[in-house]
Amino acid sequence: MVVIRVALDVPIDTLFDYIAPDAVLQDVGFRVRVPFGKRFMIGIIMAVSHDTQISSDKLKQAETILRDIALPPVLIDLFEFCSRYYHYPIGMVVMNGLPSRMRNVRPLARSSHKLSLFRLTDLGRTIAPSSLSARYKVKQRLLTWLNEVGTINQIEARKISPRAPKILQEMQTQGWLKPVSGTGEPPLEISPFCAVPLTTEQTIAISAIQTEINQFNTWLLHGITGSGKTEVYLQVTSLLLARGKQVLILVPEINLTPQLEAIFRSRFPSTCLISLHSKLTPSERMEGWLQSQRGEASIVLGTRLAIFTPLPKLGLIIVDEEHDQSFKQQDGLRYSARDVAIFRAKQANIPIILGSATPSLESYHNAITGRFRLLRMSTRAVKNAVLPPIHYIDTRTHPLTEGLSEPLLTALDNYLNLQRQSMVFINRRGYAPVLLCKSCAWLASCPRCASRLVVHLKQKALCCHYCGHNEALPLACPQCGDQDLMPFGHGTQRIETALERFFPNARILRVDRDTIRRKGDWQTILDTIHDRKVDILVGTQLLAKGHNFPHLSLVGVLNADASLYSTDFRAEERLFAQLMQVAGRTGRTEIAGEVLIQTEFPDHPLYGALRQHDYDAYARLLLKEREITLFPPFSYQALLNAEAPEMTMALAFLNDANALAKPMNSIEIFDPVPAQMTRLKGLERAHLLVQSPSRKRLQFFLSEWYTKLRQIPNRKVRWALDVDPLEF
Ligand SMILES: Nc1ncnc2c1ncn2[C@@H]1O[C@H](COP(=O)(O)OP(=O)(O)OP(=O)(O)O)[C@@H](O)[C@H]1O
Ligand SMILES: [Zn+2]
Repeated sequence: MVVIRVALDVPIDTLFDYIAPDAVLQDVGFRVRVPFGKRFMIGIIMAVSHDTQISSDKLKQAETILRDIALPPVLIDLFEFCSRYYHYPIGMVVMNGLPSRMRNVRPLARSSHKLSLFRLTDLGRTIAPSSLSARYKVKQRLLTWLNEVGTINQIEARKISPRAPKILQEMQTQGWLKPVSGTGEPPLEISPFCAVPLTTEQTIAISAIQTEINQFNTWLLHGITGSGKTEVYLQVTSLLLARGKQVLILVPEINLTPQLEAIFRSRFPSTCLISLHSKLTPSERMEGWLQSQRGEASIVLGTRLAIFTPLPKLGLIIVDEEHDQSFKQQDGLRYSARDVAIFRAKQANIPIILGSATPSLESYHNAITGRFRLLRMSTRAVKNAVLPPIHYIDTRTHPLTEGLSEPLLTALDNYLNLQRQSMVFINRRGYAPVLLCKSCAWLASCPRCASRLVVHLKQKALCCHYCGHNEALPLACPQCGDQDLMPFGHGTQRIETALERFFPNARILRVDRDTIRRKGDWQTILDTIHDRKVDILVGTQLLAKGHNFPHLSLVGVLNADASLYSTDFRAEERLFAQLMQVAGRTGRTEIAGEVLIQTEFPDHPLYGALRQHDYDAYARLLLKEREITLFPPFSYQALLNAEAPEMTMALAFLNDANALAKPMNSIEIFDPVPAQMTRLKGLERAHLLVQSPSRKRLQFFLSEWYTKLRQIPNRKVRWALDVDPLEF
């Protein structure tokens, strides 16, 4: 009897056995349609075997094996690793790591056709888009795209207009376009063309990686902001493209993809590049996945989910802004795409580059202890560009008007007169974080979460930033009826309003999650900034990461102190990184920049190190503290999270879990405690922390414990393990 073992998207940590008389060993990795309960499901064949533990009367027969596309064995290994390491059901790991279309029972007919990539012929290049009559708008836009980007495929064309793919064919008949083959032979333009000579530091970094290009190494590229890390990525990428390899590039935020995509596209115009992120439609994602799986896509750029893309010719992984928390998924499979990327590079025996101006303490520690290879770039790439001086405005002596101090307002005014760009950074969107009744001290709070509702004045609404709860702004206090309700504290909207009052002639642009809701918003904002159509930017951390704003001269920082005395042991690390990053947005060209930070604690060591731009000194200081307190990277942690309608239930579950834990050498188990965010979406939350100086010991402990946890009777408690947690 032939039995297949199938991964299914169900929250049970096992594979499911089915009889499949026609199955052969080569079917591993194929999709299969099987009965499950009263319905049919699509799963992946993980093994083919001749025996089973299931009694024959319970064993069902698989319906059809879909031998259209197979998961390669390395991808299956990767999924198995994730299931083991993060202690998460294998079927859910596999099925959620795949494009949703593959989970669909419908056949994949439409998506499996091949994408063609087009470029201009010599004739096509002679045609100016403006020379076409206005009737040919789509054609004009296609020509403009091709002139700027070099190549286009049908998916990209469809974004320009639904008619565009057809018009591409027309242009091909006219002799303006020719198809570029995406497979096989390496692309034509792989020469690492760079308009400017490389800096010495770039050259050193590139040649270090080049000498070991065919083997696994984790390179930590620690280059200050503006040191030209992107150029290093480009040069190393070109080395691998020349060898016919695929390159995977991970970025933390979907908003960072367009900028990087444009840079890579213009450097490698005839190379097939795809970007993968959560905003794609299911069929776009499927297309990209298939192009990668067939080896046609040479460069794959994406957010964390892209780490599960099949890449048969993978030669290099790049993780840009490796310190960023967004690489860690906070629900479902709680994986760190950066850590999984390192596993994947090791598995494929290829180099991986982790790039950052402010590496995570974990990576930094690995680099100084020799586990990672450290590459440093400590000067800015652009000639005469220097890191900006950082000054502090002591808010104890400089009172604030609407959150803004006199010296900051003066500086904004000066730069406005010089026609230079400024940015005011405040990491809180909305108008005000608190709505307070002056007479009875009532505070607007979320009915479902342990959080305050944020005032959004423009929408006349109160919003919870945790669960999305939304209600109308009350006209009077719901508790005492008094009409004197006061918004307390500052968010981006309020600062924007204040700046509009102070500088009525300035062009002010607010950038936060509320202003980039629609597709295309982000690109418009970037264009506005680059075209110098804005004088003062007001924004959150969205503006702080990874962007190159050549015209930005002044950065003002508000409200930074809030994280200085947080209970989260990573708060200082994050604040330091964030401020270094935001400061790093200025002075990126010959035009000097300047940073002004409003604070009540100008003498705090964090601010001292920041003024010196001394990442190393501060990182070492923080590492010393971590060593004394035995926090990561000097220990490894796992968090058992529990959520229930009542706190007592969550704690009771955790106490049971604690009782089931077998005491083990060098495993420390802490008492269950309520989570920092004690209530979320109507559920009370608590957790229990397990810690060990050895990752191996911790994993050993977790494997045993996890099996027992699954046997605790379910009492309305939802629980999950979070290995290497970042949120508490
Ligand atoms: N060799 C070079 N000579 C002159 N300019 C360069 C060179 N290499 C890169 N640049 C320019 O330096 C600027 C900063 O480079 P890049 O954006 O790669 O910085 P980065 O290291 O990624 O910084 P961040 O961490 O802030 O994102 C860019 O405008 C880039 O074009
Ligand atoms: Zn809420």
